[in-house]
Amino acid sequence: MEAWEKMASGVPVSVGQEVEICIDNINHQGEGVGRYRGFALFVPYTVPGEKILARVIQVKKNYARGELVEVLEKRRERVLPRCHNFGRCGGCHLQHIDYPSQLKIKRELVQEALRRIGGLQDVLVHPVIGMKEPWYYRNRVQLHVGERNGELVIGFYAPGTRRLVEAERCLLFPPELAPVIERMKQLFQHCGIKAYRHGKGILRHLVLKKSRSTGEVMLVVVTYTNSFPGGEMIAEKLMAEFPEVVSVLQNVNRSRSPLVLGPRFRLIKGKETIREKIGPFQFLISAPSFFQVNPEQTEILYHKVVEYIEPLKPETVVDVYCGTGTIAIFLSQTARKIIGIETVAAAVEDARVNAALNRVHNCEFRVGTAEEVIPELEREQLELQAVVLDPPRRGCDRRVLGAVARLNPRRIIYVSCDPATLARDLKILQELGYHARQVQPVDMFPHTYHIETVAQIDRLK
Ligand SMILES: C[S@@+](CC[C@H](N)C(=O)[O-])C[C@H]1O[C@@H](n2cnc3c(N)ncnc32)[C@H](O)[C@@H]1O
Repeated sequence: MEAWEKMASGVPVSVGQEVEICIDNINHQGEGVGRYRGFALFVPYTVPGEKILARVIQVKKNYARGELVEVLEKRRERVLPRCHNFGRCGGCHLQHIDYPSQLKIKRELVQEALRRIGGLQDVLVHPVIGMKEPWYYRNRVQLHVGERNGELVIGFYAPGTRRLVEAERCLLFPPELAPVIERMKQLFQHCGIKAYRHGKGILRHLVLKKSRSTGEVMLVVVTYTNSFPGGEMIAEKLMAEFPEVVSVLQNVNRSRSPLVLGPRFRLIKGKETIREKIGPFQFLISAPSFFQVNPEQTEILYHKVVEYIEPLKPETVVDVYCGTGTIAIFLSQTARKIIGIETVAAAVEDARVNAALNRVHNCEFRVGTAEEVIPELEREQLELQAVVLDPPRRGCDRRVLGAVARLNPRRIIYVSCDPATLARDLKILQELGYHARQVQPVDMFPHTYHIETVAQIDRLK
């Protein structure tokens, strides 16, 4: 915004200006929110209650963004971030705030979304269930490959850029993966394999998955090209040097979209899957299928789903967006029959294998979108007591919510990783005769602004 436009519109700040503000709260992207002459200013890496000096870096019509210059009055919740890359890599947003305070902030974010977006004032939001040791919790890490001064760089993108920050000492993923990543880099360089850029080179990303319970590791090398010269030799060496690496795949991604994985996978060496244990159940994880990233908290999350459904003593439950069948299998001792719905065919294959692996015989899985399959259930005039919804971040399509309401379950359990889309969908469900009774947030993503929730929603009549 030009200076004259700013004057005309009454915006009281301009780019480069330094202003003193107090931070009132944290927004859904983990930034501190303060006001300068009534005008909202978002400043990352700040703490509610702090007085700070901020430099304005962007001005929009209704708000501005700033960077922290100095903390003028520090709060006791401020701690020294543990990671030397905090603030540079963009993966963590809240490491500068002590963990109990992060949990309080996340609860407030859920309450605020329900009030502001959902118009819901009376929903009970429980305190967030946090982790005892909130580090090294991720079982999946996604890295980008680039080059600097002719050398390969493997890491995360700095916030809002394509500048790579090396990932070797990330405190969120298992430390045992760091030497594997380093060795992959050496082997790629040794084979003359370059990062893909402007039609040259081949390497784009790496995806690593590690099972918490068995220690097994899967490596996925994402390339632009179909060919991956030296791929077999590299996989062989990695598996010989790191016995925990049991699966190496190539994924081809030629698209320009920000999605890391393309549609085609090729097994280079080892197994197609790794094995994970959550609670009493075992699950096979394949490369294309979704699996929750924090296994320790996933167990708590799934037990919550069971706890909310158990009192109904249900005959039939539908698990919509079922992925590899994890929630359905967790419900196998609670309901007589569970029907899972999932759009990714490979995930449904995994779900069937997982059910067999756990000797679970009362789960049926259907491939298709929720939009297509739920109307099928309507036509079958299925009597069911509960529906579980666990959609991606974008939430549920309005048609899905309408069709779920027509199935007329007594209770809907909504598992969400985005309080904003949860709140929007709860509002729609309210219009359809369903009211949210309680929401349990579970911290699956410590030190980031992300938060997972399980909501219990009951039919009003
Ligand atoms: C957040 S994951 C949940 C998976 C599973 N419940 C779990 O806990 O691992 C969402 C899942 O929904 C699937 N999905 C996305 N859009 C869908 C749609 N329109 N219909 C059915 N499934 C969909 C994705 O493939 C993914 O497996």
